[in-house]
Amino acid sequence: MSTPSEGQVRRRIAEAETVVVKVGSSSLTQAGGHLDADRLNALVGALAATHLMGARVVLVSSGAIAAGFGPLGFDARPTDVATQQATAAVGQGLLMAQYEAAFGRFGVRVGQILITAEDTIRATQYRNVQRTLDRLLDLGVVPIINENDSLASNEIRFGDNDRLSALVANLVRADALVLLTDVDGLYTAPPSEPGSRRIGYVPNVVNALGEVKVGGTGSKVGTGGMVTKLEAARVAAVSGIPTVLTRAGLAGPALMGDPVGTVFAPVKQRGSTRRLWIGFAAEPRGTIIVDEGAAKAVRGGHASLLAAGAVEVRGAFSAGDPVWVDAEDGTHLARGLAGYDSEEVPQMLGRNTTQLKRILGEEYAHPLVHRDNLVLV
Ligand SMILES: Nc1ncnc2c1ncn2[C@@H]1O[C@H](COP(=O)(O)OP(=O)(O)O)[C@@H](O)[C@H]1O
Ligand SMILES: N[C@@H](CCC(=O)OP(=O)(O)O)C(=O)O
Repeated sequence: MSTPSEGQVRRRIAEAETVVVKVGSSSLTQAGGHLDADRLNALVGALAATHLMGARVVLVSSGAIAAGFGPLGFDARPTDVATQQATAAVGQGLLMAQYEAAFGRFGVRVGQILITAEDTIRATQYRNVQRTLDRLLDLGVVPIINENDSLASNEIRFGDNDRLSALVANLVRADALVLLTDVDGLYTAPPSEPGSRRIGYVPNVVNALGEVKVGGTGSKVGTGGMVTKLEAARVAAVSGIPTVLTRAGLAGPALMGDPVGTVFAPVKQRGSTRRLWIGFAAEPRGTIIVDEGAAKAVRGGHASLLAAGAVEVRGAFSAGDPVWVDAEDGTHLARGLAGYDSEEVPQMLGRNTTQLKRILGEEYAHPLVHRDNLVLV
């Protein structure tokens, strides 16, 4: 697939029949972290206009915790998981009430769907989510999705909604993904750093990941920062979906294809890599066998599988395919999505990141399976 021009990518976004829009907590809140009704209403105005022009709009909205902590009497967003989960339980209803009222002014119905990362693993759950979303869209409803914060287990929660939104875009076969945040685009470095400048067009997000300096959240309420947004843009790109990233106040122009924010071109034909979501449900295509140290790290639940701990690779798979991660005695430890094609792996086995960079180049310095794509069995 030849690289499209920025104008072509923006046109595709403007002409999208199905669009997934993700809005972060930082764009829905006031400085103190509480939900900001004016900002929410302004966003809904832009989305309702797109919907009323005939597009199928799915909204992935954060903000449950932001909406909940004030009414619960907390001064700031809670930091421990149990209180966050309880706060989200209170806030999610309040958040939806605001959306219902705001969309209601335009005569648009909304429906709530709460998803856990586990729902992305089980085939039946996956199909249920997909069927429900399709039906809601057929009925002219705007689905509003959030992670099911109150139930998600700590080990495998998305935590931020960026990656979830890319998976949803994949699931509803979206034509465009719109990531709305509190900064007007991707910068060459965190915008607080002097000299950093906005990048208007990223033709290949996979390459851009190495070139841009990204940092974490710039607000008290956001979670993922630019790292997870780039990850989402990557997942969308390899699913054939273009992404535009900008500030929530520019949602309207971004949806119209105006030159705002940062656009990311798709790097594959549409629909060719749906496995980023369904891969978890599909049968693994191969196996990566790991040594004792790596097995321990993987079992711990938070580590990526690095080439340094891998001893053997079996089967034929492409990057993005589901694979087993097995211990040397044959026990299944985890399922994950491979970061590399099976043919690329043998040269990487047993090598640490420095060696990989030096011997094979920067592009081989990534995990064999990133922890976000690894699920313990
Ligand atoms: N290279 C970069 N370009 C733009 N923003 C960046 C970059 N690196 C870090 N950031 C930070 O990421 C923040 C957005 O992420 P986050 O606060 O998690 O937002 P959200 O709540 O919308 O998910 C920005 O406010 C900015 O401070
Ligand atoms: N699901 C959580 C979202 C967590 C969060 O802050 O996400 P984000 O603002 O997208 O970085 C909520 O609704 O509060």
